[in-house]
Amino acid sequence: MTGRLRSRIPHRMAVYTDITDEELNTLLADFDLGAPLAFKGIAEGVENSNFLLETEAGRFILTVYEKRVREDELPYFLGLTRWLAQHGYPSATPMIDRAGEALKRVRGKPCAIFSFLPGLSVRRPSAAHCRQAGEGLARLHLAAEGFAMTRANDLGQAAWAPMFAKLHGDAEALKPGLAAVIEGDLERLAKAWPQDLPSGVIHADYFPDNVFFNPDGTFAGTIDFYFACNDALAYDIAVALNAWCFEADGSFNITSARAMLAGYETHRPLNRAERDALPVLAHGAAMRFFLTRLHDWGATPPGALVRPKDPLEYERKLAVHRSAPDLVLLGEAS
Ligand SMILES: Nc1ncnc2c1ncn2[C@@H]1O[C@H](COP(=O)(O)OP(=O)(O)O)[C@@H](O)[C@H]1O
Ligand SMILES: N[C@@H](CCOP(=O)(O)O)C(=O)O
Repeated sequence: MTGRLRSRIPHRMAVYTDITDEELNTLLADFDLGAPLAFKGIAEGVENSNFLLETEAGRFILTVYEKRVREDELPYFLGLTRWLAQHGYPSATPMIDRAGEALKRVRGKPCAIFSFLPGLSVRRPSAAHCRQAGEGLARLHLAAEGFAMTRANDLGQAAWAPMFAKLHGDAEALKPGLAAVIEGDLERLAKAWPQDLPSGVIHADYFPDNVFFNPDGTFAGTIDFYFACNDALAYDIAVALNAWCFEADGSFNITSARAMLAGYETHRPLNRAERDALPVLAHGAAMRFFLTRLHDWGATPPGALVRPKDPLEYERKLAVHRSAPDLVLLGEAS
């Protein structure tokens, strides 16, 4: 674990795979990226192991795929990010080796080397950040047009009821009486879920930690496409409204939400049906993240390397959408 290239990896972080200098050199020998100069684990992230890699050719991110990302889906994710880069969208692009391969293996696990995307994510986004993020999301939807591969949304509306069927006990442990409330939401969502909205490639996890900004506050780019799939484009906006526009006290920031929509519509105006569907889409998007968080919360043993994300945060967002659906009928964007 010690080596010329390695910084000390701090305790409690999402780097599950250790890589020796020799393994790194073997991997890099297939690429034209020069010799490694520095290599260290990155603390953020919960799905994969990420390493900051500096070589004679510049800065890169080595991502080693852990068991949560299905290996047979990696060509879709890698193909999509290459497509986006080729169509002018700022995202991390996988490097290809001399044989034209992006998907490689290290220590028996699949991996890929990505271009380093400059910029920083923000923890407490302002309305101005939301506007920029909205622009970035519409640009993503447009840049992905024409990408030929498809992937169904395996965490879409049809998956929620079967998923929750196994989580009643966890819901009750979180908050007594919650299981019946969630069942009520699921029924309501199943009845009201829109079927014919414009669809295409969606990011499906467009959260503040996956969006980078330049120092002047403008949108810099997007990472982490491992939930990307084909679904209603407006559903992606709904995911983002939930993730970006709630305050720490649980209130919905309508100014930020309108700013996000206005940013989005500078590139891709919504049609009437998409706008009208935003309340139900936002309710459903809150359900999706509540369910995966509830699942992870129940499945994570105490003292695990990665602390699960709080399902109660999304239980509160569900309650907001349940009791005030008109909130997300955002009116005309400012
Ligand atoms: N291409 C990239 N350029 C710059 N930083 C990156 C890049 N990819 C990942 N990172 C960094 O690694 C962290 C974790 O990456 P992410 O893909 O979100 O992992 P996970 O899927 O495990 O959550 C990000 O928060 C970011 O700091
Ligand atoms: N955004 C999801 C969790 C996925 O984590 P990421 O680090 O891969 O973006 C949530 O908040 O539940």
